Amino acid sequence: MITLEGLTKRYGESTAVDALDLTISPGRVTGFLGPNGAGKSTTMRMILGLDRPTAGSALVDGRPYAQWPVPLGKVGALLDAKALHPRRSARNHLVAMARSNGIPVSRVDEVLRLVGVDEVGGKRAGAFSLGMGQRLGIAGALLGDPEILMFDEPVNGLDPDGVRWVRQLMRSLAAEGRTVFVSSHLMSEMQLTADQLVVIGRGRLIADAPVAEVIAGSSRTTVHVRVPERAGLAVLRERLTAEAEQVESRADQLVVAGVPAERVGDLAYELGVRLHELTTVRASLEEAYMELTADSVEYGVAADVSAVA
Ligand SMILES: Nc1ncnc2c1ncn2[C@@H]1O[C@H](COP(=O)(O)OP(=O)(O)OP(=O)(O)O)[C@@H](O)[C@H]1O
Repeated sequence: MITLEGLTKRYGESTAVDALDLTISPGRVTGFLGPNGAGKSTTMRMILGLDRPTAGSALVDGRPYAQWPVPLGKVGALLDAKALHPRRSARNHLVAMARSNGIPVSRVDEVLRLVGVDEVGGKRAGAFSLGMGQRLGIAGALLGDPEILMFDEPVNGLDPDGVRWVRQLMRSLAAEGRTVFVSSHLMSEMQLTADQLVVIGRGRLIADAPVAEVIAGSSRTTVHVRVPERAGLAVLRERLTAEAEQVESRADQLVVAGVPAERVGDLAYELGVRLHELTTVRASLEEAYMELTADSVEYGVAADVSAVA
């Protein structure tokens, strides 16, 4: 478990991470989302003791990471896939990591096989492609068989097969009861991989909820209801307008925002209105995320490309 209490990091005048209170629990994949510059990497670096908090604390199972006798056996992390000695072979890079943590060298070949780079283990790590480098980084994170795993943008540069492999790996690590904390900008991928989502913007917590709850909270989730009789449509529309955020008519259909399908069905029943369709059309995680972070995007771009010309 990772516990953040009032975690804050300031760089001069600017606040990168702003009083974060958060618990990241075992047995599930927690996605860590936020616009560029939101403070995700800084938070992960503070958890690993690579950056010192200005205020507050980041604890790993109740202690600062550095106080664990075998750090790689507690937390395995991939923060920057390029952070390795470019002339060292992939295997030697892992052997050096293993030795510094008292991990048997036999484990190196095991993790190289696990991530699918065993055949090129003798190659210079600096000559690895972006995707192979990511796999090697993941191998490093798995080396100490840790209870907690943190990945900063792990699918960056991976081909579709690799992306799927990372998804399955994370799901299986969480199913084994481990804590998996992963940052990503790929919403469709996070929708498939994560159980829980933590969203931050400008260093502050915006949401900490199960994926389904984040999506359900979006105003883009609507209920489509098809009514064959005109009179029935009008009656239902009037009743729904009183409690919905929005009701839109489209021929024999109403599109309702802010009222769940169960409630729409109950109202239709009470009013004696016959229905031919009652469907919830869920927002995508991307839509929900865009809505949540609309006020926190620091590095926005012109929506109209022609405005740049
Ligand atoms: N060493 C540093 N010195 C000064 N400012 C820094 C430093 N490291 C990060 N920052 C600033 O802190 C803020 C948070 O950066 P951080 O890299 O943690 O964001 P992020 O959410 O990981 O972004 P991205 O999605 O772009 O990777 C940014 O405004 C960044 O410019």
